[in-house]
Amino acid sequence: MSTAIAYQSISSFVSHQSSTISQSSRQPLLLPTKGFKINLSLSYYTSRRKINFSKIEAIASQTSVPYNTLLSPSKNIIPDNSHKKSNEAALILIRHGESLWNAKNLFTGCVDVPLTEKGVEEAIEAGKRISNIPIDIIFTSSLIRAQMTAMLAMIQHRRKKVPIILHNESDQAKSWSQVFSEETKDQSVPVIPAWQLNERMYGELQGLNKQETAERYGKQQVHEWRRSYDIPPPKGESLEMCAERAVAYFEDNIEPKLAAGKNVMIAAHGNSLRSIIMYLDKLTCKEVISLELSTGIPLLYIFKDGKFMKRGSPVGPTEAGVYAYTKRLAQYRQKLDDNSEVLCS
Ligand SMILES: O=C(O)[C@@H](CO)OP(=O)(O)O
Repeated sequence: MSTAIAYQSISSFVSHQSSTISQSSRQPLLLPTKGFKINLSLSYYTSRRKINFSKIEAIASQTSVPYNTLLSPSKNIIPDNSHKKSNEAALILIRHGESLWNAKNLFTGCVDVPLTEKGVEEAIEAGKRISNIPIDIIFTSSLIRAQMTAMLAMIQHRRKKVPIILHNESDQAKSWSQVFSEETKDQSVPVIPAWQLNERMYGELQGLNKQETAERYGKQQVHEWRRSYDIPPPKGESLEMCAERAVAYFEDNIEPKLAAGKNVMIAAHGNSLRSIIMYLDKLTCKEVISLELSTGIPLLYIFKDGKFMKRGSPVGPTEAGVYAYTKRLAQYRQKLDDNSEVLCS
């Protein structure tokens, strides 16, 4: 998928949900792939990975995204171009903090609901946990609960760079949001919203209470709708269908950044992240059923030599284990410590 196509449906910061859903449902990628069944899923992912890694370089050199022109490499105390020679990068995944509909136990899907006060606190706490880990680019869904989470988390980061949302709007709107100071650009982190990272579309369950739905249709049925791999809820997306867009977006737009040494944070949703984790960890359709993600808990992966290494969830910014993962993370943190007065002022 080209960058242009990937971005074609990105709506504005507060997106109009109805348009997000109709755009999603128009995408051919959302249609279930014939023959992509339970017993084939692993080879599907394996083959996607093979294809993908062989084309990473090509994609990386072809991909031209707005932030490359908007935000130039840093010339700061911690040079962001230090990663250029490295074949290693950090990948942080965060499910958004608690939303108002999580709190009410309602099926949310693609409905654009903001965070609760608890969700805001969870996002801040998540930010503290990853505050010593480098972040060069942020990808979020187009939904405000993920974007709020990314922003609140970034405010805690010790590097104190400013996250800037890059809207995919008209050329005029783009030109109106240009930044004219190189120094300011250097102190910014691009934030790319992508509808492909949205929560799975929950169809006719959206807005219904989960408990009441289980009482009406039976626990087993509702569990299948919520956690099975290929059974969609009524008029909604199965995890398989969600993976078709989320994993494709990850492969086409995020992996090339990691391969180029950029440290990436993704703020998204329970199911779009489950599908991406299924891909990263090569989980089978059975294994993914029991994969549950808590709100506001960051997960760290190291991308090295074309492989993803799961590093769990940093429990705190000073957790020694996190910085033992790789020499580069330890060095980054050391630089933050050395420059803390300058960076944190
Ligand atoms: O309602 C939803 O959109 C999701 C995430 O909150 O629910 P589930 O736990 O069923 O994946």
